Amino acid sequence: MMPEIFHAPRPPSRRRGAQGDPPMEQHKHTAAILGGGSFGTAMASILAENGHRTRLWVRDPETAAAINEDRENPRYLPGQSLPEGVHATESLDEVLEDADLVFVAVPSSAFVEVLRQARPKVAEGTLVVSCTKGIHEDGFLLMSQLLKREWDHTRIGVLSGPNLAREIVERKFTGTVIASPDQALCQTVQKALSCEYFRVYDNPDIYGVELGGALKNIYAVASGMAAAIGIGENSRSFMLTRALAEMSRFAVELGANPLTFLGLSGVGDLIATCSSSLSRNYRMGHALGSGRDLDQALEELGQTAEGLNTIRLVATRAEQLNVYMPLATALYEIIYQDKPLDTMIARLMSGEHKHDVEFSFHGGTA
Ligand SMILES: NC(=O)C1=CN([C@@H]2O[C@H](COP(=O)(O)OP(=O)(O)OC[C@H]3O[C@@H](n4cnc5c(N)ncnc54)[C@H](O)[C@@H]3O)[C@@H](O)[C@H]2O)C=CC1
Ligand SMILES: O=C(CO)COP(=O)(O)O
Repeated sequence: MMPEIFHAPRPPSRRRGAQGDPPMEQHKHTAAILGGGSFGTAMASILAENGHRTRLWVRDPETAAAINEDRENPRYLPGQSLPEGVHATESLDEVLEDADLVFVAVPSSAFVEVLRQARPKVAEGTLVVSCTKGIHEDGFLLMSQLLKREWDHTRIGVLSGPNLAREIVERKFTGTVIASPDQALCQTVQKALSCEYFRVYDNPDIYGVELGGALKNIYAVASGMAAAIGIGENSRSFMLTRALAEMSRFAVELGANPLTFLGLSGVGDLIATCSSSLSRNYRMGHALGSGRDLDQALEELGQTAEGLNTIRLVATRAEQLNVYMPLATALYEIIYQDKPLDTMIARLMSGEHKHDVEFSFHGGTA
């Protein structure tokens, strides 16, 4: 049993069959979570513990039954007991009925399809939060941009940060960011999600926060790969620091604020995802670095690893924009062009000499 100092105590509501008292002061929402994988389940867990009416949309009836009856999501979070208040269903109508707060937590590859399916059931002015950390193939669009296009009748925010799903359901102390230019939305989401183990910061730079979450997946793959080939701590710190430099450089070129990358959704998420085998992107990189091919690695993982697609899209975009991204470029070459693993080291150790730190709000460098 872990010492309680590292996580908040488990409330009575987590014990099977027992009812917990929700915190008294919060406004109670009717929350819908679209996507019953690891992260959707983690969000549902917090919302239900905070006393909100919480419905989780899952695709198959077996998962819904396991969540409702056994209080467990056996495929994505095995062994973790979920609060009584999480109600799972495969009916989109039921999940979205009267919902005033909607979280979208499906992989980026399914995002548009799910938005189109759900659109007629989402009321005007609903607060919608994307939890998805990916980039859409078509037009290099981020999820908030897809939401704006597909659900123009809603108010939009993005949640991103060092938020490994398993640690959230284990109630380990966690910080995150709600990003939106809509300050009232940020405040509402802060109140809805905050609890003794989950602290929510706000940031108006929705684009920067969202890009941080998507881009760090590239470096989590790189970090897993590097661990598999046995790089040392000097090399790992070197790689992560240069990763932060290149992701900020790229994001600033696209219009994000470089300071956002010093926050939880930038450096925070980079550290968490690049150092933990709980990260699916890290595990994917580790499998590739251990000699698996892409298909074998994907099959073994059995869950979403957004980084693979992001590497392809970002390497192509960086080339078009002439942004120097040696790590992303090397990963693209290794994964999609069959170049050897040491391409990553070779790219990092050669090429343009850069300043250690470059910051400019106007010149597009960081
Ligand atoms: N797991 C984590 O620790 C975190 C994940 N995220 C992000 O959340 C997003 C979702 O990731 P996870 O929940 O981890 O993925 P996952 O692989 O654990 O689960 C994906 C879920 O989406 C559902 N899904 C897939 N395609 C669908 C479709 N066409 N229609 C309806 N449902 C569909 C699956 O059935 C599954 O329930 C990703 O973009 C990820 O980067 C963000 C923060 C933390
Ligand atoms: O984004 C995450 C943690 O913040 C989860 O990362 P993975 O998708 O690599 O598991």
